Formats: sequence, structure tokens, C-alpha cells
Amino acid sequence: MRTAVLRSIRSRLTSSTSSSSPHLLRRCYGTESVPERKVAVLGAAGGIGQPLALLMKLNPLVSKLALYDIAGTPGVAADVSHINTRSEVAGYMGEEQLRQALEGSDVVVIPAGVPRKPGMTRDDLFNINAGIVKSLCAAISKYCPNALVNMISNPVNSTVPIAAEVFKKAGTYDEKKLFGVTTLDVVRAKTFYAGKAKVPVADVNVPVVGGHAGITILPLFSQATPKANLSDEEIVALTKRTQDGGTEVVEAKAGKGSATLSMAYAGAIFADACLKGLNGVPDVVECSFVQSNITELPFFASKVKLGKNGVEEVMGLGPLSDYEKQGLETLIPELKVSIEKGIKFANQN
Ligand SMILES: NC(=O)c1ccc[n+]([C@@H]2O[C@H](COP(=O)([O-])OP(=O)(O)OC[C@H]3O[C@@H](n4cnc5c(N)ncnc54)[C@H](O)[C@@H]3O)[C@@H](O)[C@H]2O)c1
Ligand SMILES: O=C(O)C[C@H](O)C(=O)O
Repeated sequence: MRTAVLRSIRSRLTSSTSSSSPHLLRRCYGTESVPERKVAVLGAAGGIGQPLALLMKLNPLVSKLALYDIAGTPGVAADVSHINTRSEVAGYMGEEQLRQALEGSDVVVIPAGVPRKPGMTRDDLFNINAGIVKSLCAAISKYCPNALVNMISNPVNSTVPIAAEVFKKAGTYDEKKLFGVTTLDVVRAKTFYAGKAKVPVADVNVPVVGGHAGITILPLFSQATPKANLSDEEIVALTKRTQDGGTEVVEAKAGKGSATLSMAYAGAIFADACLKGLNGVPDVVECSFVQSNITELPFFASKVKLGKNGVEEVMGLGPLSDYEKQGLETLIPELKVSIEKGIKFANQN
């Protein structure tokens, strides 16, 4: 039973999250040919950090796993390190160990920061998380300026622009290497769509574009596959449930935080896609909030092709339904404000 579960998780992480062929992956990842890759998780002792550390330890593409937090990492690292998989695990605690945690990293995943409580918006986290993200990104620009950065800390619509500004000031900004992790929106859209359309969830694909907060999350159910005959009312309900997915969890947790387990899963899927891209696996595609020129906004989430240098191609939106066109028009002003807030913070503080 235990072996079957582990096999299933590992196969999900190494087979197609994207359009990559499982056969090709198997050929690319014969044990001898897997390159060395270091992944650092910043905020590794938290609600997301701990299950994410577990999932990254199960990922055979990782050879070194650095677990950093301001407290609690020795225990998490000792625990995870006993799992008999490829990567070597090390825990780092406190700012004086941040350099060691980051040096040599290929991918840095950042779930550091405070989560929401009921009644809060993601933007209410800005005052605390903006400063955390800014200082962590300053360290990244010093110690691993070439790493791919996977930003999970909220509000993603502002923390990604903050990171970009910090990297620009340090002279290390590479727009191909900075990603806002919006995979949980895709994970939710797939789950909700499969339930409504009564199709096997493993077969479902749904792009989610825009940003990562409320109406800025725009699932494109008109492009969902397998196709299903859903009514307009059903599409509206699915869209709203995807947009409010985070709040649904925050309310259910009743003051004990926000999504951690589903986020760890989503974060692991996205980090895995980044590693595959770095390793030269072709046609790795995931949605992510990146520097973009597909709309008038400087950052936007859409399908992105990942390659050896990070973003290989920011893909277009594809054909939109009238409902989606309207959603796009409505989200742009809100997303613009969040992006500008992040840029302003980074430049004033
Ligand atoms: N992008 C998404 O889809 C998504 C989904 C869920 C949660 N989130 C966000 O992820 C963040 C973390 O959520 P959580 O539930 O894991 O919170 P948590 O409070 O359980 O864990 C956060 C961890 O960050 C650590 N931390 C704080 N300051 C730090 C610093 N300067 N350096 C390193 N670590 C630091 C804390 O010690 C803690 O262990 C929140 O901002 C939350 O809103 C994003
Ligand atoms: O909703 C939150 O605050 C956390 C996260 O952004 C989510 O979508 O679950």
C-alpha cells in the first residue's frame, strides 16, 4: 500500500504535468543521466513548507534539498532526511545561515510569510510579507542570482513585482527566472471542472490566467479539455468557485491558516516543471504569473513554456468566450493596482 502510494506520487511528479511524453521522460531520466539539482525552500518549517519539503524529497530530479526558515528547520530537516530517496537534505535556521542555504541553488521556492485569517484579503498580508520577500530576494540576488525563483508568498500579484524590482536594483534581474506560483488555481480549476463535467480528473486541462487573487484569477473553461456541455450558469459557478477557492479553505480552517497541503502539491508540481525545463525536457508547459507582454500589464499569468533558462515562451491567451473577455477586462485594473503597489514598495523601502 505504502509503496503504491509513493510510486503514484513520484510518477505524478516525474511524468506529464504538461504535454511531455512519459516515454521521453523515462528515456531522459535513466538514473545515470539525471543532473545534479539543488532546490532551496524558504519558509520550510511552515504549513506549506513542511509538506513541500516532503514532496521535494520524493522528487528524483532533486539531488540537494536546502530547508531554510527563521525557526524550526533542524527538526523538519532531520525528519525529512530519513526518507530513503535521492536528495541530501540540510536544514538552515536564521539569517546567518541563509547564504549557505541559497548557494548553488537551481530553484528557490518561497512560501515564507504569514497566511490569511477569515475576513482578510491576500492584500491584507502585504505589510508583513512584502518586507519578508524583499529581504529574501536581496539574499537570492547575492548568493544564487541564476536560480529560478518560485514565489508562493502572498499577495503574489505584488510579491512578484517586488522581487523583480529587488533583482533589478541588484543588477541580477532575468525576467525568464521569476515565477509567481499560480498552479493551485489550475489544480482547483481541474478538480472542480472534472466534478461538474463528470470526466476523469487526471485527463483534465484548464488554463488559468490573470493573477492570483479573487477576480484576477481567470480560469478559461472554454478551453478546458476534455470538452463538456456545461451551461453558462455552470461555467459562472465554476469560475467563482475557482476564484474563491483560497477563501473556501481559509473559512474552513477557521483561523488556523490557509491552504497548505493542496498548495504544497501545487508548489511541488511547479518546481518539478522548472527542474524538467532546466534539464532540457521538451514541451514543459505550466501556467505562471511572469513578466509578460500579452496584455498591457507588465506581469500576467498565462501558459508558459519552460526551458533550460527558465521561461522559454510566454504563450498567448488563445480564443476567449465573451464571458472570459469580460472577466479579462474587469481584472486588468485591479491587477494593475496590485502590481504598482509592489513596485512602489520595493522602490521606496
Ligand atoms: N501562491 C499560492 O497559491 C498560495 C497558496 C497558499 C498560501 N500562500 C501563501 O504562502 C505563505 C505561507 O503560508 P503558510 O500557510 O505556509 O504560512 P505559515 O505561517 O504556516 O508558514 C510560513 C513560514 O514562513 C516562515 N518565515 C517567516 N518569515 C520568514 C523569513 N524572513 N525567512 C524565512 N522564513 C520565514 C515562518 O517561520 C513560517 O514557518 C502565505 O503568504 C500564504 O498566503 C500562497
Ligand atoms: O487564499 C489564500 O490566502 C492562500 C492562497 O492564495 C490560496 O489560493 O489558497
